[in-house]
Amino acid sequence: MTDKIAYVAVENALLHFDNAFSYRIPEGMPVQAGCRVAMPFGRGDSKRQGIVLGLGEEDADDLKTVSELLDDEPVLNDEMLKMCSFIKSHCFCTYYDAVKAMLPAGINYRLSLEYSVSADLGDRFYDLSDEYRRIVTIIRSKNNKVEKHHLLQELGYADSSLLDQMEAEGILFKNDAALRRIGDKTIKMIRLSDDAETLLQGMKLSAKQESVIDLLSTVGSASVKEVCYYTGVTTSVPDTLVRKNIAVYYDDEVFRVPRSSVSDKREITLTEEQQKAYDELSTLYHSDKPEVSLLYGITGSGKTSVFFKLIEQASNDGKDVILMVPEIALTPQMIAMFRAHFGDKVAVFHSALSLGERLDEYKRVSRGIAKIAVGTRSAIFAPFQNLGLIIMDEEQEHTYKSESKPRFNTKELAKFRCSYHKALLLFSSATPSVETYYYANEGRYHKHVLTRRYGTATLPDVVIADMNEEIEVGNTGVFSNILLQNIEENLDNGKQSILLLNRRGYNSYVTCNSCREPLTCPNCSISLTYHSANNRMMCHYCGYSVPYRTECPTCHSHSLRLRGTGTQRAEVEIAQIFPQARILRMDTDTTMTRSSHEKKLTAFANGEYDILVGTQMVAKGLDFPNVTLVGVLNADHMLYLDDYRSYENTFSLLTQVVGRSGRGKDKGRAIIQTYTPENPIIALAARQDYDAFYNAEIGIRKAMLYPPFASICMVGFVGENAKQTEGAAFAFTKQMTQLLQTEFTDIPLRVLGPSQAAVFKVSNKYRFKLILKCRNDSRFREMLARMLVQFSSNREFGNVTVYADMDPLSL
Ligand SMILES: Nc1ncnc2c1ncn2[C@@H]1O[C@H](COP(=O)(O)OP(=O)(O)OP(=O)(O)O)[C@@H](O)[C@H]1O
Ligand SMILES: [Zn+2]
Repeated sequence: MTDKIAYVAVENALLHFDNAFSYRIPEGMPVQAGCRVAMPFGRGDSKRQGIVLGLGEEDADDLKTVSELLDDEPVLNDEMLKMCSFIKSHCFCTYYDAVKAMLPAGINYRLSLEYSVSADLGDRFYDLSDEYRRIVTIIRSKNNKVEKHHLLQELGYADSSLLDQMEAEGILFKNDAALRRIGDKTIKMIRLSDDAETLLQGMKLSAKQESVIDLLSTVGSASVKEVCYYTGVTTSVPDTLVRKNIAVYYDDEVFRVPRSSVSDKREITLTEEQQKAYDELSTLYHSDKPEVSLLYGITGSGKTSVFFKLIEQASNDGKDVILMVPEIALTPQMIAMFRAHFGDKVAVFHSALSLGERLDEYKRVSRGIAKIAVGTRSAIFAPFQNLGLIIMDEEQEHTYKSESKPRFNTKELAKFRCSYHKALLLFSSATPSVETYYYANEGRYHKHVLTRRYGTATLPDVVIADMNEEIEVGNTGVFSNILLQNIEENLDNGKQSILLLNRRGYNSYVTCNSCREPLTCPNCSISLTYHSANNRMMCHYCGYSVPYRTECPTCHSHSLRLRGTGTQRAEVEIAQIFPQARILRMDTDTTMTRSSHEKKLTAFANGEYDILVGTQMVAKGLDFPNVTLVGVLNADHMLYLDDYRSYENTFSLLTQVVGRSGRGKDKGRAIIQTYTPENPIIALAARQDYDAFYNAEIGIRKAMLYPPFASICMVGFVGENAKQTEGAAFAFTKQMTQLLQTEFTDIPLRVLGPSQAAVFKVSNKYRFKLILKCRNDSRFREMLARMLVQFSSNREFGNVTVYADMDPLSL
């Protein structure tokens, strides 16, 4: 006899047992592919959640049975299920890792749905049927809150249809309790409770608790992250205060994406050049083949206008659109424009949304109310059915690559979705990644070019300031004389300036003048940075911090000295030189609360500040017509990293930041300060000559066998014991070599390492890496997946985590 079978992937699987497991479906249970189910798993038959990958029929005599159907409708459709397998095979993760990335976090915790009795049931209770009264009584006897799974068990029900019926009749309430409990990405705020003063009388407090209470009494409220930053405590201290009712947690005001009230409803008339690009793209969009295009246009050429028109077109055709941006907080202007034109058809996805909001936006998309998804990485999973167009703005940005499990590359997923829907994929940039530009030149992608700035604007004039010459004339400060002159001129003329310094904190490092040792983090092999805002020395990797002192921990002489410059120091120094200037600093230390980016950028746009100092977050995408000066305080910082992409990243950053200048009617200038003015990358960026940069770079890539001529795969090994971790790395390499010499002799591969990772120790864990220059095809992935599965079941290295990262951000 044959039975109905569900092929199920389980939650919390390890790589070596992550398969589609067969389960019998009980008679009458309406299980569909893409639904989640609960079922017994493993030797102990503990209950697990799983997702149904597919259905079938076979003899089910020795199969276990699905115990509960968790979704009435599939949460993943056919395309998403296919994408799930795609992610598993391309990112070397489990099915559920992929499922979790695809679904909004809120949806993932439906298992702990709670039921309670409606407060205004009142006398209606006596009119209920016996069974209804029994249910109400049980729930009331348990504090009026019972988890769904327990309730069903107690009642002896197979599914929740009766409970849902009662909910529909207003007798019961269904509560996503877990939704609120999880709150991972929401910004947790803290303030003193109303009873704090009374409670604190006579209470003994630790020094750490006292410093937190001091801070809160002064500032009223702060994000927990800020509290930890300023007082140097871990989150356990605020936790304790909250437990003692001295303080309370609450969620920060919801990040509000500007609504249609913003009057940015300009009509756009494309220029001739923009129109040509648009026409070409429109033709591709209308073909019913999947296509990939690159819109390559200099900074300020109006790429946004071109793709705005395309989106308008798709929207008129009733097609769905995904517009990906590298960072949502830096694009308030663009989102305002989309809201103004498309109203509620726009859904916004980004990590600062609360879980509830994310779920709402997800539902608006899956129900077909929203047709345009704008957002960061997670927007690629917007559950559209009729996708016509995906756009990736600033396609070279690193934020499109996920750095945690699953380590997917949004570009690959965008290609997957566009080929599924026969849609157009459009990459847009003034400084495309070398790979993308190569494919566009080779004809693998289409290419559309904008060569001029919009209106009368032209590219800014760029001056390279040689900081060695400054030292020769006795200027040892952060600012060259020419930059100071230009800032002063801008202040006099009421023009705005942007200063880029790619290092946050006050200084870049602390060393001892006596023994010459730099001060490093005890948990990480990285030097500490002094922060003036909290007078502490901090680790930017693990968050460790100590109060600033002058005594060297190695030789105990009082000779610690601060060296180098970070954004905090630049802000202080510029304020000393120009006391009248209104200065805004933006880096991850100043913008920890959710809405602050947006508020600050709006204030800057409104002319409330003269100078914006910041890290790379001020370098890209911003469009302020009154900015006529850009200063790069130290261009050398990124150039000499040991990474094949450091030239590309430096060129891109410099060209982009220079491109913020002179976008309005006044001519712009930019000054790049460097100690190595002879470096060709700096000269090329000064000329904003992407093509020349590309021609030089592609030669190097070819000679060195780097992307696009090979793919890079990094196998990472992380463990608490350095020796054991190293052992695992070597054992892995040895086993892989054997596999390559026997079964996979056809694979072209170059193996580098294993060796220590660039930052060897992070949070007390040691890291090794193995670099594979490979061809990323199914054969290679089969080999690597086999290795990872084999290793995941290897007890000897049970304490070492092994993972593979395709196209890693840095080596
Ligand atoms: N056709 C148009 N009509 C009206 N304004 C336009 C048009 N094209 C561009 N602009 C304006 O020109 C400015 C620059 O355009 P936009 O920000 O789209 O450039 P971009 O190509 O995205 O530049 P970047 O790569 O530097 O971010 C904006 O203020 C934009 O509103
Ligand atoms: Zn650290």
